[in-house]
Amino acid sequence: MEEGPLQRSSPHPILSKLLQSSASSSCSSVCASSGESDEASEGEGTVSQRKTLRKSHSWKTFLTMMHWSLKRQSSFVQLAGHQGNFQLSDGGEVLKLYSESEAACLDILMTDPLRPFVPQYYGLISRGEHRYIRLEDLLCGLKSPMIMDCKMGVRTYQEEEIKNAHTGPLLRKDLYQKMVKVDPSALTAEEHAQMGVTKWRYLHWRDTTSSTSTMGFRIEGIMMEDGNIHRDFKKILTFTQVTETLLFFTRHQLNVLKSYHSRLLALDEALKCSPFFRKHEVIGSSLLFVHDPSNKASVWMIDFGKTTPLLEINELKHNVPWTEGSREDGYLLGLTSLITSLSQAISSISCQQQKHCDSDIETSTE
Ligand SMILES: O=P(O)(O)O[C@H]1[C@H](O)[C@@H](OP(=O)(O)O)[C@H](OP(=O)(O)O)[C@@H](OP(=O)(O)O)[C@H]1O
Ligand SMILES: Nc1ncnc2c1ncn2[C@@H]1O[C@H](COP(=O)(O)OP(=O)(O)O)[C@@H](O)[C@H]1O
Repeated sequence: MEEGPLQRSSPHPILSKLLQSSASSSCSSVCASSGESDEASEGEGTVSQRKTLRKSHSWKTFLTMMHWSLKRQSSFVQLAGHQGNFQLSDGGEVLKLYSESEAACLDILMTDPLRPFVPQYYGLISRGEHRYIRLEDLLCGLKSPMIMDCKMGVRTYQEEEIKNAHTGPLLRKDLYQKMVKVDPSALTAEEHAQMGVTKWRYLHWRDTTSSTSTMGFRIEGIMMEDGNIHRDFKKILTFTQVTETLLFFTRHQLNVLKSYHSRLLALDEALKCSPFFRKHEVIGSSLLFVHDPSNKASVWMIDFGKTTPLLEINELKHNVPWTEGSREDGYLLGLTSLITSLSQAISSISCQQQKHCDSDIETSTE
């Protein structure tokens, strides 16, 4: 299992090929070639016109392909989160809109045992009016990556959200509309009349209608190798459904499932000896699963925007149910559920393979 980026290429192989072919094609337009001897029989004007056309055509093709190639250097895609929060940057980085709490977490994480599980953090940068966090692009150099974002923990709201909901609550129409779109019957008559819900009400509803509350994580989205994005996992509630989704995401590939499984076991170990983890309430953070067609696979911890240090509580266990005021987040409950689901997926494939082997032996001995 790799702990660094899955695959890096600098310069991109397609780009270097293009540069080579461009160099050789400009050379052939100067050097004698069979093509040139044909042109020698035509009028000078026609020849130079053709040359110019061919040159401009090949430059157009070159630029189009280079643009395509550069775009392909990063397969960056935003599976979840706030649209417009990210910008692509040079040199295998992504820029995420600055948040003080996330930058503070990343600072600590760079010297914590969790560092191999977190994208590299390169500090801050300003672009126009905004400040950004410079992060390693986890998809840089990958061709056709498959990605899955799992939001971790038994709740995705901070405890202060409950207080906000009780004291001078802000009713949000956008969140009400998101609920109406999914299930209008989930709203009370009063909420329909107000056409608004508090953020806590919305997030709590999301958590209890998904696997978050019961399993300690939920699948936010999956991108397959063809670029198709699936986000219809929010109502998954059972281990069987999660296992089926993992089999779909990995296309039943045993080695990919095994790689993910061992990476999560390693993460579990690192979390247990991480001072950062002991001292922080981790809310709304995701595990980003990434593999590519060569079947290299890795998992990364991302999004520390709602991760906060403990002040009045000494440390968290992360593997016990949450009660208000405890600040427990259930992160380890989610990790255990994910590991169990991966084990189930691995067993089901091993079982199928064994059945195939047995039936092959039976056929050959008949
Ligand atoms: O995923 P859906 O169901 O659309 O709901 C989103 C997520 O819960 C966001 O959390 P995350 O960033 O962890 O994905 C949250 O942002 P916060 O991080 O601000 O809580 C959004 O709150 P608003 O941004 O307030 O709308 C909320 O609308
Ligand atoms: N370092 C990274 N490299 C590649 N993709 C990333 C990286 N960080 C985030 N992403 C992508 O962006 C999405 C949203 O990231 P996240 O940090 O959760 O944003 P938000 O704080 O807006 O919720 C993830 O689901 C993932 O697809």
